[in-house]
Amino acid sequence: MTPLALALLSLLLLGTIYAFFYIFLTTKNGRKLPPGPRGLPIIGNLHMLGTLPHQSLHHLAKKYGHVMSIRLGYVPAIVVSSPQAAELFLKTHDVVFASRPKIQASEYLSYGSKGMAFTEYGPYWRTSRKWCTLHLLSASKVEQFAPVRKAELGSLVETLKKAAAAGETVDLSQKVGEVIENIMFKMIFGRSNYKNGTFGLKPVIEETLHLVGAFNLSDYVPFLAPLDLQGLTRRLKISSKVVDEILENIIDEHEQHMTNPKEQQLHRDFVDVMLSLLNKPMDPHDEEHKYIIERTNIKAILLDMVAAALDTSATTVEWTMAELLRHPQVMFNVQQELENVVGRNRLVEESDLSKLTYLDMVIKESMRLHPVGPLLLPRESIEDITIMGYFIPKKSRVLVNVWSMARDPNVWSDNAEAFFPERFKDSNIDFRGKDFQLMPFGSGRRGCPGMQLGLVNVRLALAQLVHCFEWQLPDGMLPSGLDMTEKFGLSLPRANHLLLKPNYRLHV
Ligand code: HEM
Repeated sequence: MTPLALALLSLLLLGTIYAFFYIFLTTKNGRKLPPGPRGLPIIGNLHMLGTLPHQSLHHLAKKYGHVMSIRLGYVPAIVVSSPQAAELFLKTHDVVFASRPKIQASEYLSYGSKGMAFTEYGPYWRTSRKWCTLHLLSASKVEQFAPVRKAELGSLVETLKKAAAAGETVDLSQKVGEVIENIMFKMIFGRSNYKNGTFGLKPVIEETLHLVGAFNLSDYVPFLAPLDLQGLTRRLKISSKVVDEILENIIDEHEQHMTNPKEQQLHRDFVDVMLSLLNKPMDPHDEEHKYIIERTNIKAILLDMVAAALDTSATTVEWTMAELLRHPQVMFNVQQELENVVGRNRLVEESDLSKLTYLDMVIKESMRLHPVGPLLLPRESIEDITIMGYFIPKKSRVLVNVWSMARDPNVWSDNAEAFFPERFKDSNIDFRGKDFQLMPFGSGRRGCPGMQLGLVNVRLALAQLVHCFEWQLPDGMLPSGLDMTEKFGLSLPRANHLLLKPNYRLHV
């Protein structure tokens, strides 16, 4: 056979496979799948995602609709891009979509999905979530750590004051990242000074988040997994080993120093709280004890907490500051509110936060346009279901594009893309998961359990930064010149750090 004939035959073969997959994609057993773009053989639509998948999916949804079918390698996926559809997936049929897909990253980093965030729907997830919500993330636990937030933010203000006096430009992204890290490490591990070599969890966490957020070919085209074409498996193995060593050291240290648990009742960090469960005498009727009984469970849950807490709050503060810099009138309004509620003779206290209603509108608007999880965390359907006349097969991946919904003029009117906090004036729209047009914390059973904690971190940090300082862009840069490029991962931070000049404005 000539080379030309061979090439033609291969093309024919590929075309047949492609046609087969296309028919397979658009109908299944005669049932209609949601519309979507044609994919390529084997990789499906993976090549269409680009470096900012939420944006690519936003553009595709304009053409194919707010319930769109794509194929990520061999995995069928549904992209939901309207509040009406989101309500059907996350509320009406919440249980069907309450699972998470098994991905390679969580297998390595969550000790075979023994954490909470990436664990499949079932009794283990239910129990660990209930336990964490009650013992680690409850309102009273968040409240107990108010002195830590006050001390850490107080020390940030002092550092920034010095920079202001010296006329320096500061890397605000880095400073905010550090302060949230210190607050959360104290809450989770009991201390923040694990830095400088002995601890070093932050860089590993950054790598972890990147690996979890990456579209890993091995998850979608399993037969390519052994080739590790993107090098992600190798990095996952290294990361999980480093993380494990660090967590083992921390737990050992806590075990050695655990005194009478009653003495520490008030300020027990997460490790202590979890170890006390491990050390409880076995009770066969105790559900929690039945499931969370091993050190690996504790390590996996701790890692979930660290990964979920650090970038989320810091990224929200960073984006909000950037928007305030780009909108001087909004910055002025926030400062006026702080002037009225707090004055200039003292620092903001946590008890002031409930009176800062304009600041709340600003945060809502910032989380609307810059959701930390633009596609939430991926869900997976646990059974076949028909929604809006479309067949959604079991084990479909569901991506809810909240980033796209924020830019939909049908939802937010013609100024959808503008930063305009006043849109929430006299409006009942809340962002806690009940209103499907605005859900930066997700919704339903898998919605964020750390919302209260995340919000208090964000509110207090922002109030402190805006109350204490005037902020200027360096080198005469104009507000409109501020770069707002995003970087996609598990969270959606700014691509470039925010560099600003502070000027202290209080009388204390
Ligand atoms: C501004 C701060 C935060 C934002 C914007 C945020 C956002 C989110 C989002 C979008 C999800 C996925 C929800 C879904 O699939 O419907 C999520 C899940 C989760 N978040 Fe948060 N989060 C924040 C802070 C925190 C904090 C401080 C913690 C804990 C220390 C936390 C722990 C978790 C956990 C454990 C899950 C997984 C829940 C599950 O799968 O059952 N989050 N978060």
